[in-house]
Amino acid sequence: MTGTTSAHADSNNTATSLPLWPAPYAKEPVNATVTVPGSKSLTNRFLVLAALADGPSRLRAPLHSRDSALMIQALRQLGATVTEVPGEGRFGPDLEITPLDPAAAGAETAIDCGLAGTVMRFVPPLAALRNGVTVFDGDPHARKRPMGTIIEALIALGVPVAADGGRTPSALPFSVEGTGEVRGGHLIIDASASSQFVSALLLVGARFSEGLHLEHVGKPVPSLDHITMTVEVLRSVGVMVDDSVPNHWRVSPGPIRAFDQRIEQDLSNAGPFLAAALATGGTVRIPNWPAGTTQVGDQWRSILTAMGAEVTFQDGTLTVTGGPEIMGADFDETSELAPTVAALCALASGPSRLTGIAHLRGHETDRLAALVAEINGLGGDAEETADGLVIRPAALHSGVVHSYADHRMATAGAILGLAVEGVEVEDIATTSKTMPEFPQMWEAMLQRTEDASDHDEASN
Ligand SMILES: O=C(O)C1=C[C@@H](OP(=O)(O)O)[C@@H](O)[C@H](O)C1
Ligand SMILES: C=C(OP(=O)(O)O)C(=O)O
Repeated sequence: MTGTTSAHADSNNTATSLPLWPAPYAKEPVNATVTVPGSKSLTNRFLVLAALADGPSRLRAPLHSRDSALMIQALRQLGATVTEVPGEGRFGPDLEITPLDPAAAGAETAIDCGLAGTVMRFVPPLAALRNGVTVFDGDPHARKRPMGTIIEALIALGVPVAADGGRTPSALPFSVEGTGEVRGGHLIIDASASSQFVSALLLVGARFSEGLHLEHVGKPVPSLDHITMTVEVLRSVGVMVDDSVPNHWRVSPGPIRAFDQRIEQDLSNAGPFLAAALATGGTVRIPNWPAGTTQVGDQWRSILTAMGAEVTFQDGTLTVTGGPEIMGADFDETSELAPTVAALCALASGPSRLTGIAHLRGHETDRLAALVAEINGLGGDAEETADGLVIRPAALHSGVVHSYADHRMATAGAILGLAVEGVEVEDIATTSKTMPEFPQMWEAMLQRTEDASDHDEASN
């Protein structure tokens, strides 16, 4: 980290100075083997389920990052016990969780959601099942993220949700008044702004006395892979879910079985490392790539192939080798992979179009606006469309990539910096949202290049 800083206005328009990280420029093709920390989406789903389970559970090789720490803290405040125990994961201890007791009366508590969508959407329905008042707030930008659907859903379920002065809120901050019991039944929501609204309600639905029949009405639900993940995770702990009718999910009431679960590595966070193979014309290997998974990051195999890489999967290792150039391509519904894809598109020799990602405007920042501003700030040619981006080839030059407190904007800047000399990424520490080890791992990936060594000492 240099002592350089960038003058910047945060989402409250307060002038701030954030450190600039000189993104390593790759003088030669990378040749590295990389293991990444556990999946954010799986870790935080299993943490919620452990808090509602019928006995103590264990998470093996979970993610340890800001988003998982915020979830753990929230569950502790609601009455669950979460204890770190030694494990075999290389990125931190395992977790043992003793569930919360909904009948126990709890004092009013204030939960910090940070900027974590999984905390701000998954925990309020859980608080509805607790006996007591829970207040929710988060980072300045968290107050701008879509929350209306989850608030309206809780109110429709008979759970009081209020903001200051007793008005009905449409965003953070707000309080949830739980009584320890929710009847459930048929609930209609509009989940077009985020799949997390569906996941949040499904995760707790089995603990509603009548279960839950959730119906979506409105524009299509985005990030459907994440709902499939929720359904599969629920089934793995004995919850019956019927998702046979599109836009309807039926969760039967019943216990959530305590579990001992190993968390897959985060395939979305594997993305920037795999992208490094294309950005430098080198090779990156990721061992322990799951043979079957519900993670959206499994799409890297087809995405990177379409961009001209050679992708092989053998003996559990995914190997990606970049070609002499990156090919532009069209991609629909890349969800949380989009910033990484966009960075590669900005380095491509042909045009690309990303569609089906309008809802990225409600992510950690307005990602469509941020990607256009930062790619064009380096001399690129990116344009926002109604539901995505068009990115055309252009010669890029040095400059600062602003990260907007968004971990995936910061890693997109790092990818650009591999191929463009003199890129500085503002606030690289924001990667701690899901991968605190990112800057060290990125530099280690390049050092291995210089050493011509491709060995990773340990695997997850
Ligand atoms: O449920 C989850 O774990 C997630 C769902 C998706 O949210 P959206 O549906 O809002 O895109 C994804 O982008 C986010 O990173 C994680
Ligand atoms: C959209 C994302 O996060 P969140 O879980 O905060 O919605 C993301 O990680 O890309």
